[in-house]
Formats: sequence, C-alpha cells, structure tokens
Amino acid sequence: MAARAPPSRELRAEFTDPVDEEVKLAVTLTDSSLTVRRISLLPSSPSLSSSSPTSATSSSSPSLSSPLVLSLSDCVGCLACVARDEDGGDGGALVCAYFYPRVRRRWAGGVARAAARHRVEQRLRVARGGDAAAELREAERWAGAVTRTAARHAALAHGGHYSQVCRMRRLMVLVNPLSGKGQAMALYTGPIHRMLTEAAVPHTLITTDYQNHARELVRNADLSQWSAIVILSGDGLLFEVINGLMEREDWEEAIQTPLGILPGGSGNAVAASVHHYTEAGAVFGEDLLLSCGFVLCKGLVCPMDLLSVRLSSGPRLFSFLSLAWGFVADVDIESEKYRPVGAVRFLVGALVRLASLRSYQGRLSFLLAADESSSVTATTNPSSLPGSTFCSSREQHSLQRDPATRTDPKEHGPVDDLMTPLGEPVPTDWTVVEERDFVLVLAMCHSHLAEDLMVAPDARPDDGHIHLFYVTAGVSRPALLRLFLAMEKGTHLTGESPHLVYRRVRALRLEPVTRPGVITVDGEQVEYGPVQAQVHRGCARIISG
Ligand SMILES: Nc1ncnc2c1ncn2[C@@H]1O[C@H](COP(=O)(O)OP(=O)(O)OP(=O)(O)O)[C@@H](O)[C@H]1O
Repeated sequence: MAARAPPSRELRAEFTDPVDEEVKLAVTLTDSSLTVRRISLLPSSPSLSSSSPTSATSSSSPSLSSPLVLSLSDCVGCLACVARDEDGGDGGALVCAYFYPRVRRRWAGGVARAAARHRVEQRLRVARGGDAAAELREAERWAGAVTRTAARHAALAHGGHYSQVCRMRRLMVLVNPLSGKGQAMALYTGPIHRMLTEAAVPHTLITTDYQNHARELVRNADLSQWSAIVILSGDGLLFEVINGLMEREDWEEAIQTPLGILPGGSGNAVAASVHHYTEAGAVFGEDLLLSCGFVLCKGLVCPMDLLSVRLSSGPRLFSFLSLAWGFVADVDIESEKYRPVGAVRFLVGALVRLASLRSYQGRLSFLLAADESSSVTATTNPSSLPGSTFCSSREQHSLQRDPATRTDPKEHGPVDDLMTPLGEPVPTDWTVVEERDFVLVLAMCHSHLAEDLMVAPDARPDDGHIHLFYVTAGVSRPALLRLFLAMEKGTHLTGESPHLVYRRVRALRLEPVTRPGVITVDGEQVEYGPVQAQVHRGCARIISG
C-alpha cells in the first residue's frame, strides 16, 4: 500500500474491503471529507486506466466507482483495531470511522419530518503485506489523521466563540435511573455508550441513588479530575449539579466546568434547546438523544447564562432554564402524576388545567434589556394591592440601587447588582406592568421549555437575556390552546395575540397576591411568594454547538 501526503494536505491510500479482500478501495482524506471509491476491474479503457492509482492486469484496467463522500463535520471519531477472522486468527488491521450524518425520514403516513442523525460505520482494511505490526501502525496513523482532522474541522466551523472539552481527563456521566419513564440507564448502555466509545471519550458512569445525590457529589468532587460533567436525565438533575457547583467555596472556577446534557427525562428542555442551537429541525425521542450525543462527542463548549433567583426566605438559587408562575407552573407540578406516560404528561396536564382555567393576581416588574425598544406597552402604575412593595415613579427616582451591600457576605456566587432586596421597591429604571391579572408568567433562559415547546426561538445560551412572556387574564381557552400548539413550531409570537406579551429583560420581580399558588424554578417547585431574578451572562459553560 502506498500512502502519500500531497501538498493540498490530502492523504490518499488504497485499502481493501474488510468483507471481501479482493475489493480494493481508493481512499482520500481532505480537510473536510473522507472519500471512498471502489476500484473495479473493467475491460481496458484508455481514459480510465490513465487515471488509475493502481496497476491492472493485462486484460482489464481499474476504474473508480462513484465516490462515497463522508463529511468530517458528521464524524465523531475513528479507531484502529485488529480484525479477527472466523477462526479467531489475525484478520488484518482495520480503520473504523464513525459518522452520524443527518437523513430525512418519513412518517408511515408519508409526511416529511426533520432530518435526524443516523449511524454510518466505514471500515477499511489495510492491504495485507505480511507485517502485521506495520499494518496496525498504518491503521493507527489513518485513524489518528481522521480524528484530528474531524476535530480541527469542528473547531474551525464554529469559530473562536467555542473551546473544546479536554480529552485528557474523564467525563463524569451522571444518570438518574428514575428520570422520565425510568429508561435512562438503557439509553446509556445503548446508543450513548457506543457513541462515546467510538469517539474515544473516556468517561465514568455514576448513577444517582437519591434526590440531591448529584448535588452533594459535585459540591465535594475534585473537579480537576474531570473534563466535564454530563447529565443523562431530565432538567432536574442539571439543576442539582449547577446549584451544587455554586455552593462551593471555589464556585467561580467550579462553574466553569463544562456541562453536557443528554435527554433522559420527561421534559428535556435543555437537551431540546442544545439541539435547536445546531440549527437543525426539531427531532424527538431517540433522534434527540443521538443529536445531543453527537454534540457531546464533538465537545465544543460555549458560555451559558445563569439566573440568580431570590425568594423571600432561604438561600438564593441558580437557574439555567425557567421561572414560571400560573398556568405553566401548575401544569408542570400537577402533571407529575402522569409521569409514566413520559413527555405526553405535559399535554395531558395542560388539557386538564385548561378545563379549569383561572387567573392569578400579582405584580410583575422588570428591567428591560438594553437593546429592547423603550416603547413598551407595560408602564409603571401605583398600586394599592395588599403587601405591595410598589412605589410610584416619583418615589422610585428617589431610591438608590445598592444591592451589593445587602447580600450576605458568606454567600457564594456573583453579586446581584441589578436588584434591590425583596421587600423594598424595585429600582427606578425598572418597568412595572400595569396589568394585575395574569394567566401565566414565564421567564426563559433557553429556547425550549420541553422537547415540543419552543417558547423562545431566538434565545441563545449566552445572549444575556431573560426571555419574559406573560399572558394576561381574559384570554379564551381556545386562544390559549392555540398559543401552546403554536409553540411546537415557535410561531406563537407571530400570532399577534393581544394577551401575550414578550420582553427581553435582564432582571424581573414577581409578587403574587393570589394564594395558594405554585412557582417553579427550572421545573422544581419553590417557596410560594415574592421572587426575583437577574441574569449573570456567561456565568457557566455548556457543551453545545
Ligand atoms: N435516584 C434518585 N431517586 C430519587 N430522586 C432522584 C434520584 N436521582 C435524582 N433524583 C431527583 O429526581 C428529580 C427528577 O429528576 P430529573 O429531572 O432528572 O427527571 P425528570 O423529572 O423525569 O425529567 P424532567 O425534569 O425533564 O421532567 C430531580 O429533582 C432529582 O433531584
């Protein structure tokens, strides 16, 4: 076999088909692809024989079949190994390259759906020459070249915004065996373990035994041993991990540990968001798992915003996803009882709650993002609601924002510089919403609230915005249902519903008056009462790309 490296950084060689040693394969590796052509022996043809890379017999000349072009952007890794023949003897050295290109499949009914990743394994056998060690070295040389070129291709394609997960240390893969329908372990032992092996990603699997196990683990872990922490579960386990990291003395360094997510829960909001950021069409279930597994193997890391959430009592929380009150929070908590049906639990819960639709009284204030239009419909308005911390705009102008001096000195994490303490009026540059009756208030940091709920299509992990939505009372049941159905494709914002308001903000405060009620942070129920949050841009890091 004659391998050479022409000036164009191409690598060319002739391999044989692992199934049929008689079949020769002409292989070319460029910066962007691996191309494989079968070399077939045909009756002499002057034009073909002149371009042939191999010698041919006197009665026939080699021709190249149409090429199989595999894009390195779809490659997770490439390994070298020794094949075994049927008797267990040395079957030659193999190069095994693993690709996950997107293909469009169809529903049984013939309706087109988004392209989903599927696995393609390309095996090449080094031509036998009698020196098994040299053949294995050649296979390793090719496997290394394919792996390095694919990694370089991924880094270049995504630009300087992304860094790469260190391959020298291990991934900590946390699995909640009870998440979703209780199938998370099967997802690991199936496609995920295979993918990580193909990508040669060293990792250690840890299953959680109880609630807050992951939180304790990461709070006390020697993080220098781990390249990233990956969650194969629902968003609840990610909530534990982020808050565990933020509880550490070395929180500033700890929260820089790259975080990866694989969908194993029932909502899988962050996994669906990570897939959305790849700019591919929506996929669900195992297709989403493969997409997130692929992103994980590529290992590109970008900054991720966190919300600092303050309740009227207790320590502050760090949120990466959502803060909800009203319809959405009620559905999330009430649908727990339908957990065995998986993601459909939210739909069932929404229909049940829709039947007994109610409104919730309270006050909502926020600090608009700098690039939001100042001509907002929400305006300041004095209130006479009980327990009000509202003050008129004149009163607000006389206030100083001095939050840094009001935080607990023992508290870990970034200083909340946009909020005044709960119980004091909001700063003067905040907007107080005139309406007092809401059907829902929902603040989002990512695009998706569930696999099939694209609430904030334009959200990006580090855009520095809280995507705030609220629906005011008076919305009809059909209109609210239409709104949620439109969220599957993210078209609800173009529907011009007079009851739906969307604002990009940097901080918000919610003061519920209706009691009892439910507030959730990242899908976890928290103390009911006044709550406020501000964004800390790029505070954490997520494997995305
Ligand atoms: N072994 C365990 N036993 C009991 N609870 C656990 C265990 N491991 C994790 N938990 C807790 O279970 C809760 C739900 O977990 P998780 O979010 O992973 O799954 P899910 O609720 O099915 O998914 P989603 O959040 O997408 O709906 C979390 O609050 C987590 O802290």
